[in-house]
Amino acid sequence: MSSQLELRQVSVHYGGFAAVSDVSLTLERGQIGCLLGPSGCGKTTLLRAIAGFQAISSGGIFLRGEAISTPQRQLPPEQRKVGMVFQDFALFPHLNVRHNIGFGLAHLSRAERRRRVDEMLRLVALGDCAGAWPHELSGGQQQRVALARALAPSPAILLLDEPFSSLDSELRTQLAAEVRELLTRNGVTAILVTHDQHEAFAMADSIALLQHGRVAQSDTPYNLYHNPGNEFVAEFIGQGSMISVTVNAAGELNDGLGIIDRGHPHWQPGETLRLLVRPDDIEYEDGSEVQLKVVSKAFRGASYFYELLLPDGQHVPCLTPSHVDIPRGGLLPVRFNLQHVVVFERSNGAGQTSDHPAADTGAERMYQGTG
Ligand SMILES: Nc1ncnc2c1ncn2[C@@H]1O[C@H](COP(=O)(O)OP(=O)(O)OP(=O)(O)O)[C@@H](O)[C@H]1O
Repeated sequence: MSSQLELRQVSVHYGGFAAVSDVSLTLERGQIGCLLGPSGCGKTTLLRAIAGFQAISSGGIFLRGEAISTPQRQLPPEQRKVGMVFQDFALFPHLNVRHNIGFGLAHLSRAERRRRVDEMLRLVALGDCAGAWPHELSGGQQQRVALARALAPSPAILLLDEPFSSLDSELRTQLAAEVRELLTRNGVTAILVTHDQHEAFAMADSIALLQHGRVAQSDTPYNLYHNPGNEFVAEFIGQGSMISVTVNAAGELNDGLGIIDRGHPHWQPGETLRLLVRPDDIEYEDGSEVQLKVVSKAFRGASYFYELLLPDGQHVPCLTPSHVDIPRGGLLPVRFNLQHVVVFERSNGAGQTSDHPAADTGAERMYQGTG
């Protein structure tokens, strides 16, 4: 059976500039996917190509097996069975909630339209607001109206373009989780575009992280965090730092504070590897002999996020409970808890894990070991 959405080696050019290159992705029915990445990486371009607002220069986009975009033929947006929720919700200010939701249902009879709108109002729990005007609603409520309006015509896929970015950050993650619940309960297939990884984690089953128009890694949120395929992914996801560590004469990785990894067969003494250190890899330990200088700190309510100085001048992150309050320039006693070291060996190409030795790929190899 066909996937609900399939992108086959899609490229999009603006004149001579390749904004999207060779992107392949599939989404099964009921799955929520996410296009994540820094500004300018091509997320919006790809979403517009799926919606039919942007021509593709090579490859193909298929919805339930039907080609909706190829370089030769582009199905118009209104014929694609695609629903869209925009950044600013784009509600019609002169229509009340009921009429906003019913806007795309002109092809139904009055009675059918009324039934469908009632169903959507129940779905997004806005039954009491049917007669309200958009300006009378909170940001979260407006967002739910936009969602109901996009879902009312039963699209084959829902496209969400930074749908929470105009809301404050607390509401954003909460709404992302609520919207996920609503979509999965109703079996809706959706793609979210965002540059906010917390939003992506709260909503998506799978995330394609884009870099310069290419997929850097397409994976579950868990794997993106724990098994990053290359340094770009490792640094973008989570708040890790990459540090350089040299393999010692015994073939071990030792950062000067202790042995991080006992070694791998292809590591050469003297070779410098790149090690990913996550904030939770370094723990506060009262009385520890290892004390690192505090470079900077940020209060996060329940925790402090510290940036610490290693003896060799490199910086590492550390998250502590917020009662551990050491001033900038002071010393924080810590313990390294590198249970799952992620190490990259400088080369070129994509990453691999230690379960799949990359000796013959010439890739930017990644190893995961225990500390
Ligand atoms: N109409 C256009 N003409 C020429 N270049 C464009 C056009 N639209 C986008 N670009 C370029 O294509 C690249 C990808 O843009 P796109 O808007 O898809 O990125 P994005 O990941 O959505 O960024 P953001 O998060 O800032 O919205 C950028 O370098 C951008 O400058």
